Amino acid sequence: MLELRKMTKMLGDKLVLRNITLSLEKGEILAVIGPNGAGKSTFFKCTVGLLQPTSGEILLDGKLVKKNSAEIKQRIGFLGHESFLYNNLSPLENLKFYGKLYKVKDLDRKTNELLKEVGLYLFRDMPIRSFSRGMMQRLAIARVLLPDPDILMLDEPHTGLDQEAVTLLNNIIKNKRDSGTSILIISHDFEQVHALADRAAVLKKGKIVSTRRIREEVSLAEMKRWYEAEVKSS
Ligand SMILES: Nc1ncnc2c1ncn2[C@@H]1O[C@H](COP(=O)(O)OP(=O)(O)OP(=O)(O)O)[C@@H](O)[C@H]1O
Repeated sequence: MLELRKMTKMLGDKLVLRNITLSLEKGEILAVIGPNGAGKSTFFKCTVGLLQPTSGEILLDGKLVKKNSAEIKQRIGFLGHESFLYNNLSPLENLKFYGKLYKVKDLDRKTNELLKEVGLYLFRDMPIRSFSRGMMQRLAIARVLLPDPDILMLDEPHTGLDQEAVTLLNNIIKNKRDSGTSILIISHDFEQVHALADRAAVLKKGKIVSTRRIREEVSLAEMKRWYEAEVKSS
């Protein structure tokens, strides 16, 4: 569904991404894991269109994605380190603002449903400036889900979430996957990667050095051993 071919990115005089070729299938959860400085955030930004790759191609359903393509922006919902939320607005107002921007149909019903799903319905009319980090993250997740993207890209989505919210997010992610959404997660959190991913890819020094099927067949300890071996090998 989403295919990256030989994607490279130079930042300053540093080659941060080296020839990344990777595909995300329909209804698959793919996790990209790697040590600090491996290039994960840069990879994420290039794939969602926040940064322009220096070279390489991105294909959506076999079609080449052009620079600043509206299609990729519509079809990919991404959750990065910035929440893109307005502090002086309430959860309801934030979602309505984005809903109008994305031309979401049946917006009232959808916003209420999503606020219930992420556990913020009782707080729907409070300005979010007093919200905790976890509450902000819950709302950021609702914002990403609002236009029903068929590809979700999540950069460290579990950051700041308490155990209840982690379970809630994981259930949302699995339900989306089961209904055909393709999901790419960047994470340091092995437990969550193990709980969620169908496949994991190790990014090291800007290169994908290994990919492996994870779901069910592989234990958490085995996954960690594989990762450590890949990261240590030169
Ligand atoms: N604007 C920039 N100019 C030059 N080098 C940069 C720039 N931004 C990032 N880098 C370098 O690119 C490399 C990859 O950075 P990136 O933030 O993508 O890694 P990461 O895997 O997300 O790291 P972390 O796990 O610590 O968040 C790092 O070596 C970093 O120093």
